[in-house]
This record gives sequence, C-alpha cells and structure tokens, in this order.
Amino acid sequence: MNAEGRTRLDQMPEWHALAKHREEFGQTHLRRLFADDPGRAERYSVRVGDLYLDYSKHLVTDETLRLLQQLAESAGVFRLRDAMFEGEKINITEDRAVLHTALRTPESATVRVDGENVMPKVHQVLIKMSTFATKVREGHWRGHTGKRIKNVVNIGIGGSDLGPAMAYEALRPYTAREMDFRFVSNVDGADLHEAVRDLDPAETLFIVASKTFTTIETITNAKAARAWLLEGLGGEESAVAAHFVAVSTNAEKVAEFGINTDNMFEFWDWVGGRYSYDSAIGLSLMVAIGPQCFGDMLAGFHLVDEHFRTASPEANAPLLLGLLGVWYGNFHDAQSHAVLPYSHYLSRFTAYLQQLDMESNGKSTEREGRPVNWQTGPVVWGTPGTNGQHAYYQLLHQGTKMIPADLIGFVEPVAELGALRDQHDLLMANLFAQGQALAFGKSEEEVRAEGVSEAQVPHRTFPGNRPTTTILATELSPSVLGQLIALYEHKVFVQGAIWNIDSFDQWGVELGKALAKRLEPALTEGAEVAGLDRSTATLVERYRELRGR
Ligand SMILES: O=P(O)(O)OC[C@H]1O[C@H](O)[C@H](O)[C@@H](O)[C@@H]1O
Repeated sequence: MNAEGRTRLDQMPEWHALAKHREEFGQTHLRRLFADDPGRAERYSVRVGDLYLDYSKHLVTDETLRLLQQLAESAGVFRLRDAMFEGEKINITEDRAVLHTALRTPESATVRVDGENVMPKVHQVLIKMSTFATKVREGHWRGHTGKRIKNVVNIGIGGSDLGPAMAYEALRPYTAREMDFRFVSNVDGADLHEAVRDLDPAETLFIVASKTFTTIETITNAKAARAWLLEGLGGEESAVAAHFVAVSTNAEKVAEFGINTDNMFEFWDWVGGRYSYDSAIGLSLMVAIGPQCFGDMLAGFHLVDEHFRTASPEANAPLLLGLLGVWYGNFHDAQSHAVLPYSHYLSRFTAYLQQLDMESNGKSTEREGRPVNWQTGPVVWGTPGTNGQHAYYQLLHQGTKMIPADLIGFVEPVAELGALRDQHDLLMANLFAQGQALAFGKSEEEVRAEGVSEAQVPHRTFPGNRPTTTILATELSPSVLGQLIALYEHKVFVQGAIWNIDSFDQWGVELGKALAKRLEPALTEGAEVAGLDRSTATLVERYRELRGR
C-alpha cells in the first residue's frame, strides 16, 4: 500500500488475474477468436458521436475486458476522472487543477477552481478571440501601413505550436484560402527564415503563443520576428502593435516583451500546454477557420468529454482504448503504439499525439514519489497511410515486435477534391486491407496453395495476430477533429490513472533546458563551464574549432 492507502498496481488482485489470464491466453489467434464468435465484430465496436470504433481485432475476450475494467475500477480511474472534471488539483506535483474540459463546456455550466466559477472568463476570452479573428478575416484589422493582413505566423513551441499546426492542416478545407498561415517553433533560425522569406511584413501578423512566455525558443524567435518586421517597415517601434499579439497566462512577461496586454489572449494555469489548443492557444486556428468552425470543434470535444464522464465502462471509448494499451504495454511487452491516419490532412496528427501521450505518460515515478514497478507510456509514432505501407509497415507485418496500431479513416472525402474524390475508395480499401492483413495474416498453407516454392514459403508467410483499432469517422470536420482529440486525451488520462503517475507535469524536459542555457556561453564566447564531462567538453571544443572561434 502507498501513503494514500491505495494498493500498488502490481499488488492488486486484478493485476495478478490479468497476468494469469495472459498466460492462459497464450498465442490464441485472432482467426480462432473470430471463428469461435460470429458476433465479435458487432459486439466489439462502439459509437461515439460521429466516430465508430472497431476493436474486434484485438487480442481480447470478454474475460480480458472484464478484468481490465475491474483493474480500472480498483486503480481509481473513475474517482480521478470525476475529480478532474470537478476541478480538483489532480496535477499534484504542480498543485494545479486539470480543466481543459472547461474550455469546451457550455457557458451555462458551473466549473469551480478554488471556489471561483471559471466559465464566465472562459467565454469572455472566446468572445475576445472571435472579435479579433473576425476583424482579421474581414480585413478590418489593418497592418501599420494600412494594408490588410494576409499572413498569420504563429510563434510557439510544444503545446503552443503542435495543436494549432496540426488542426490547421487537418481543417485546411475549412480555412480562409486567401490567407497564408505558418507555424514557427524551432530555435533553428531556418524555421523563421523559411516562414517569412517570401512575406510582406506590412501584411503579416505574428501571434506569439506561450503559456509561460519564458520559453527560450519562442522568445528568441519572437524577438527575431520583431526585428524582421521593423526592418521591413522602416524601423518605427510603433509598428509592432498592429503586427504582434500574444497568447499567454503571463501578462507581466507579455508586457515586458513589448506587446500591449490589450492584445493579449489569456488562458490559465489549469490548462496544460499539451491540452491547450482549444484555449486561446488556438487563436491562429480560429483566424484560419473562423469562430463558427472553432465553436463546432469545441462542441465535438465536449461531446466526447460527456461520453467519457457518463458512459458505462463497457461502452466507454476512451476507457477501452486506454485499457487496451495497458493490456499490451503491461502484459504483452509492447513498447510502442502506431497511429496511422488514412488522411493526408492528418499529416501532423501523430506528431501532436506524441506530445499529448509521451509528455503526459513518459514518467517513472508514482504520484506519491515511489519508482514505478511497471511499464508506463508507449513510444507513439506513425505517419499517414498509404505512405507508411511502402516504408515501415514491413516491420509491422513480419517483424519481431508487437506494435498495436490505430487505423483512422473517414467515410466522406473532402468536397473540394472534386474528381480526386474518386481516389477515396482506393485509400480506404488500403486501410481496411491493412487491418485485415495484420490481424489474420497469411498461413503457410495459403502460401503453398499459391504454388510458391518451398524455400520461399517462410518468407512469404504472414503470422497475423497483430492488433489494431479501426476508427472510422464520417468526415474530417471541425467537430470530428474535436471528438478525435478528446478521445485520445482521455485515453491518455485513463492510462496515467492506472499507472498512478502524474500525467499533467513534465519535469523531464527541464534538465536539458537548464544545461543548454549553461552551455550556450561556452559555444558563443568560449566561457568555461564548471564540471563539464569530457565527452561534452570535447564536442564543444570541436564545434568551436570548426566554427573558427
Ligand atoms: O507554452 P510555453 O510555456 O511556451 O511552453 C511550450 C512547451 O514547452 C515546455 O518545455 C513543455 O515541455 C511543453 O509542455 C510546453 O507546451
């Protein structure tokens, strides 16, 4: 037992029951599971809003699901879920509430943090964002020289970049096509250079997005962008006001940077960076898609929040996805999880999920401070199908590693594709075929029956039994995107709750930041860094030598 009186995960009877069940499950093949249970595909599916999830191609039986659900109950997943929605400070290491769900809750609701109902201020900011976005979109917000804004450059990193950048790509058909949107994150000057080199500063608006407004990459890029703007507009400081707005929780730092806090869009410390793109961090996205679509997206998020909060465990989609991940990560030694969207518009989706999942659950300390005794978050990776099929899917099909995967596809191709819509069936046939091949494989007998020479048979055999979830949605609309993201947010939540880690802090990113800060003067001015290890010192010397310093 730990300090809170919770039995440690690996000492829970449900944990042991699952380990035993895993042994008994052995190599039971999906072919067998489907043969024994004709109703499996229908039963192992769940509908949430516009999403249809097929989880029948998983190495589970009713017993597996029952045991996993019992584990969730004993691990306190539902208690922690309710505590999150009620604004309790479940981010214990930072002593903060975790209320991204409030960002998409209707105004009439009451959500309290430290006794204060936060709903009025959430909606005030949304109104301020809408007014601003509409002004820019309609050409009423003018640049310093009176020109209409044609380009919006979001400067931010991590949660202040990945969300809006991902959603902008996902919702391209809904964006103001006459405008250009760019996202700058990397402190490598090449990122900003390539983003602005063909832009007219007089027509360019920078949105500096940073929760803390202290992140070195963002501040460095924002300063460089300001210099670029001033150079382009004749050096008048007063030009900055019409071309720079900020999104932050830190008004003081925004003012210190030189952005008028009237042009600041606020959010709060109870919104984690990687959970923030439906806050003011989504301002660039709102300018791109307009307040109406942004609102539709929030409604999509809210729909899945309500599902997660109220659906029974058997029909609770985020819970199921979270539990399946626990089954593979903790009882099948799976180390990674592939997310494979069959949509070109979801090109940044997996990158976004990497932060969401790996920064949330890449932890090895229990909430009360003890090292965990079990595996936690997986490596999340993937790229859009069908490209991956011609690259790394080989390993998925015939490699030695078990890699559970999500296959995500849409029924309706995007309207503006016109005649190219005809290619959609082929795209989707590939998605379905991959799930089928991964699950059922191709036996030696089937290979032989094709007349393949005996020597070739082992090479051409597909073992199958590789689990996938298929997520089928109607179309990639703003609402559906919100539904999908909320689904993954809550999946990650479920897993963190089971592993008893704080999914809402990110101390693991701090050491590298501090060391970089100490090292920079050594690279630039040759300053001595006390106590530097020999490997790093030699690398720094080599770097300086080659740079001629
Ligand atoms: O929004 P900011 O305060 O600039 O932070 C940007 C990002 O940097 C940090 O290092 C964290 O790892 C991320 O969680 C965060 O999203």
